[in-house]
Amino acid sequence: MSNARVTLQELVENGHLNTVPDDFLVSEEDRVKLEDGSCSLELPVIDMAGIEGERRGLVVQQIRSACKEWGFFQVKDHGVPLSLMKKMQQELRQFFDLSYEEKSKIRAKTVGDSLPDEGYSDRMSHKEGRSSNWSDKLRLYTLPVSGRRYELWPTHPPSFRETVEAYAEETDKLMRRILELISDSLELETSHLNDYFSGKYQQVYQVNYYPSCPQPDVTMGLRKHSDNNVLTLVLQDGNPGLQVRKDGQWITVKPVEGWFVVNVADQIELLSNGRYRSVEHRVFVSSKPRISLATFHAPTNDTVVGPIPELLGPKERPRYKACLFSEFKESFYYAGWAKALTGKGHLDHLLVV
Ligand SMILES: O=C(O)CCC(=O)C(=O)O
Ligand SMILES: [Fe+2]
Repeated sequence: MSNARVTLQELVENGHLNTVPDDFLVSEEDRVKLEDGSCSLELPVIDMAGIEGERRGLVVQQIRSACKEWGFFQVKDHGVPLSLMKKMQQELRQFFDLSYEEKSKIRAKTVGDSLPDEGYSDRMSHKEGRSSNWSDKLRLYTLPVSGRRYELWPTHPPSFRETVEAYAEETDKLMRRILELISDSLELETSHLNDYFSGKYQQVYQVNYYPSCPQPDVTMGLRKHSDNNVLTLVLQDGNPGLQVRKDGQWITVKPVEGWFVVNVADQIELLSNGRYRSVEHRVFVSSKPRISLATFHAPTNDTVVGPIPELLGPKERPRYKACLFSEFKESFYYAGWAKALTGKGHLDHLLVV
């Protein structure tokens, strides 16, 4: 689309898109069907209250089964204050309600063929043969603090920066606690996974804005994919959209105020030698706009990622080759995300056959 210099939200709100343009169409088999999400299965819910005490054993068991069976779960009583979660959501709504001109002050620049990495941008293809997702995004590098580019952070509402800083700190603590539980569930030392990453993570804060859609059944907010990082924490608004693949069926994740969705991402699959799988998920759209905030907890680029030696032995050979996280990301983007999300194809070349 040559007029793709404005975001999708702007095109929709100005009445320029009454049908879904070709770039956004998904194949028949990737469309949301009525029966998807109608199944009564629900994601496991893990109550994190009291995990330093008597409940730990039970919670570790629940985490093990959630990671094995689903690769996804929801957490409640996780320690991040509800007031902060609500403030974050409210300020994000305020940001997306600003005029296009105001939001564009932090518009990300497209570099060559690549979709922009940081700042406010659309997800429309600027190149022949590539597909678009029915969403815009705001992406910021929030941790480590030294990697922040404040010039790309919204300045409206005025408290936004302070709220993101508090949110980054709280969610980082939560992810580390979840990684301790996952280490326990793999029968490793509690600190094993955090030590593996030398206690250093990159946190990426990604807001997905899914504008109202005139034909929700022919497109996708985000096509099916797995996340390339370690763990992802999703804060949803009240509108459903996220679907998780479970035994070949697509299950819709019910939004519940105060809960987070946690998903096991590719690095846990690699490190656990495939015991835990990073699971495909996707997002459908509707006539109502939706906002989600995905916080990605990722290794630093120079981390070698591959099966943890302590999990291997004469009976268990490595199923994946090790590589640098920076190389992993390159193949991830090469395999698909930037063109059209294509599920998990990017992991295939690391498989030891
Ligand atoms: O919008 C959502 O609920 C999920 C977003 C997601 O999968 C992602 O940002 O990778
Ligand atoms: Fe995702």
